Amino acid sequence: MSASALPSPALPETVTAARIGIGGPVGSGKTALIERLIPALQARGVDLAVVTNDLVTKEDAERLRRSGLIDPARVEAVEAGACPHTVIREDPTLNIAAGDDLEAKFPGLQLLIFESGGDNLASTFSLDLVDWWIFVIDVAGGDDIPRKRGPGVLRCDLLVINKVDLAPHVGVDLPGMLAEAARVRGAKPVAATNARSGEGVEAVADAICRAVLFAP
Ligand SMILES: Nc1nc2c(ncn2[C@@H]2O[C@H](COP(=O)(O)OP(=O)(O)OP(=O)(O)O)[C@@H](O)[C@H]2O)c(=O)[nH]1
Repeated sequence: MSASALPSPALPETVTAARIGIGGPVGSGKTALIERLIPALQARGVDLAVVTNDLVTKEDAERLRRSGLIDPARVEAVEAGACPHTVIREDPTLNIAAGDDLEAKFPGLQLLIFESGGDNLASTFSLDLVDWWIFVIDVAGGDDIPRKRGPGVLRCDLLVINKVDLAPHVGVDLPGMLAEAARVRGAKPVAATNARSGEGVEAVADAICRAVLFAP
């Protein structure tokens, strides 16, 4: 039989959701950013769910479930029990299973966000788990953070520098920090946000939609 006579393969019944990671050091504002991204993405018509990773609690998941921003059933928690990077990089089985569970519960899901619990500048996501990932640092950590060239800062698809409102209070030269981040990352993008006010969050939502949902 010639190749053209072969029956065409059946299309899958469901298209799987895009999976993105949001990682970064403790307290940099990952959950606060997600709290801002949820309504920004929902306003763009994105059907989404979230998996959180904490060391030994489900605190971030509980916070999102209580937020009123998202159906609590759309938030699942993974308790890492060790440095969170172990379950987002070395063995992401628990996270993959949590994502699969949400996809089974919510047919039509377009986007799964995996928040990594706080970790150091070396944390990265396995590409078996996510298609694209954000690393969140904040100005209060100091303007030398990009210069330290941590793998998270260098390898993420989008670097977010959060808490820009605090720059004048902690003696950080924000334009200098952004320039340094752009320099160490080469062509890869950098965004500046204030997750408390929402400043800069629309640009992050746009970047997610362009990168993994193929929005124009
Ligand atoms: N001023 C200011 N505070 C912020 C901003 N983003 C987050 N915060 C505050 O920073 C603290 C930590 O924010 P979280 O969102 O809990 O940080 P996280 O990265 O999720 O923390 P872990 O999950 O513990 O790693 C909270 O008190 C937030 O209110 C910001 O842009 N500006």
